[in-house]
Amino acid sequence: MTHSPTDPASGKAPATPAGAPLPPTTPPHPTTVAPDQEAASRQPDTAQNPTRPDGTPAGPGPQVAGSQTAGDEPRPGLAMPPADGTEPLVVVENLRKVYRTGPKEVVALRDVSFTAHPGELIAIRGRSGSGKTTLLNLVGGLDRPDGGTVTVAGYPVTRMPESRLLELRRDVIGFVFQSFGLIPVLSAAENVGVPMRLARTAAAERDERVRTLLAMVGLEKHMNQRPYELSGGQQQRVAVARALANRPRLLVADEPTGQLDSQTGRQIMQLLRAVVRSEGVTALVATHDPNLITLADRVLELHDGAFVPATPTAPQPA
Ligand SMILES: Nc1ncnc2c1ncn2[C@@H]1O[C@H](COP(=O)(O)OP(=O)(O)OP(=O)(O)O)[C@@H](O)[C@H]1O
Repeated sequence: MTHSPTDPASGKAPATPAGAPLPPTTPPHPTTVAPDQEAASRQPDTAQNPTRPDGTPAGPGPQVAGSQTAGDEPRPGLAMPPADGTEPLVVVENLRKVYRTGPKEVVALRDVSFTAHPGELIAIRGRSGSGKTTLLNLVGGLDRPDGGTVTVAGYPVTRMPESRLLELRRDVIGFVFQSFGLIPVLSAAENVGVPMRLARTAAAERDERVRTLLAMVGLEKHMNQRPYELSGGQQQRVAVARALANRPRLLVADEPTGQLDSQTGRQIMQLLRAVVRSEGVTALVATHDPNLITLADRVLELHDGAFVPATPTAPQPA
């Protein structure tokens, strides 16, 4: 079962995954959330570290203590840093989530840890109910854990106040969901432009980026069509373009092919593979789809809320 992500501030599902209806609460992009450079000493809402001119953090995030220390026992999902010394973009440490409904408790995640490096496409696989959506919601700052930490591009996601999380979800993380989440009354181009409007990107730059993104996903001829005039695969392409609008560092995709036939699903997975390369983002994709599993750089397998060694997947016919 896939659950809609909830906004911790309201407890309700956002109207669109990209945070489209959220009013900007802070100065416009690129005055963006500051990276956490002093995780150990800083108070949650006082980070004011330098950003690049384009608003992205000036340096890689800090290595969270204990995430990759020498002598750690190898754990499923905990990657060794690449030889070039690149810092991980995502650091997840001992993440724990318990859902409580009256007296009933469901432990959805049990001390999950992993890292993801820039440019990596990671598939998160597991049976229904294994915790994939929960994990992505916590990494994307859509929900709060009961324990553990998440750092994305140096931002301490699990310690940031909601106002900063809104900015993080707008500027640093792009979301793609199974149900596309497009705004029905807007054209494809307008949907892709929504995150840039929220970031107050200048109109000319916005229009240019919309055109570039729609061309990248093969929909330049459909830019004026509304979602209901597009196929499911085309709608998901628009959603991918929208997720990339503000040049995120991380793409979070929850079952992006769940509503598509296998051939269309494969095309979407190939698109995701291509955009991870061309845009240089890191992608975390929850999926049951063997098409993506074979395209991923790495597979993390969840079982009852914990990582287990990934089972091999047979290559899919083209
Ligand atoms: N809001 C919630 N309240 C109570 N239990 C929940 C809630 N969300 C998820 N769960 C439970 O937590 C566990 C993990 O759910 P989750 O949706 O993360 O799994 P999943 O792997 O994404 O499943 P699927 O592949 O079906 O989407 C399941 O047992 C689920 O029933």
